[in-house]
Amino acid sequence: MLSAKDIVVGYHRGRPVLDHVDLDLRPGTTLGLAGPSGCGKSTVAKVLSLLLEPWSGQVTLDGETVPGFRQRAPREQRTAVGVVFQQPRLATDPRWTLDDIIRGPLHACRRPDDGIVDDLTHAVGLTPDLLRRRPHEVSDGQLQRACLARALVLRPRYLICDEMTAMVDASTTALLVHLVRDRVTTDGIGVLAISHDDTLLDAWADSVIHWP
Ligand SMILES: Nc1ncnc2c1ncn2[C@@H]1O[C@H](COP(=O)(O)OP(=O)(O)OP(=O)(O)O)[C@@H](O)[C@H]1O
Repeated sequence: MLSAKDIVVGYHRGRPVLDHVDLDLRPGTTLGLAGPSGCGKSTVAKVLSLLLEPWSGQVTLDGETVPGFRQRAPREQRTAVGVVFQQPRLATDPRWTLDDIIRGPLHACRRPDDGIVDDLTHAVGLTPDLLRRRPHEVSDGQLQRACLARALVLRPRYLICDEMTAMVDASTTALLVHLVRDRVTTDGIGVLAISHDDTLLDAWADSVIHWP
């Protein structure tokens, strides 16, 4: 289980965005998180993906307390949590091809490609022609497909989807959500699906919590 326990964190001293927040993400389930703009959904996403260090409280990953965040998190813990953000153009290097983007985590961790890149590019519907292009040569939806493949390439045990489908059309939304749901049922990953779209979350998640 990926858990946030009694988390307090914000961006300005004395003004916490999350004030004693608890959240549990169980393997093999999809938890939806809904709430108005600014209530702290992306902030909890950053804490759970080990990118933002809380002022107080703990994150535990399968029973182990996370001892540090960002580069201070142990690699084994960092790679156990994948994340997909809302805006793929802010989350990718414009100089890299889509193929480089998807393989990036494998290179960073010096892990071999055992066929997972082919599996994922097929699953997200990216053709060899698209894989050779750079971000400015593809649509937001095509780039977000690459970002989801990148998030899954290290076979994380948990996946945080922070407004993953906010910038893509209905058919890409259906494809991305279907793929993530498939990983929940076949691989047993735990997913946090953050969205302001209640209809989407009702269809996607096993349960939904509403903030505040
Ligand atoms: N890097 C930052 N620096 C300063 N303040 C920030 C930063 N990121 C977020 N905030 C503030 O923290 C609060 C919570 O933001 P957060 O992005 O977590 O909300 P959200 O629920 O995800 O909103 P949205 O649905 O609009 O994405 C907001 O008031 C926001 O302005």
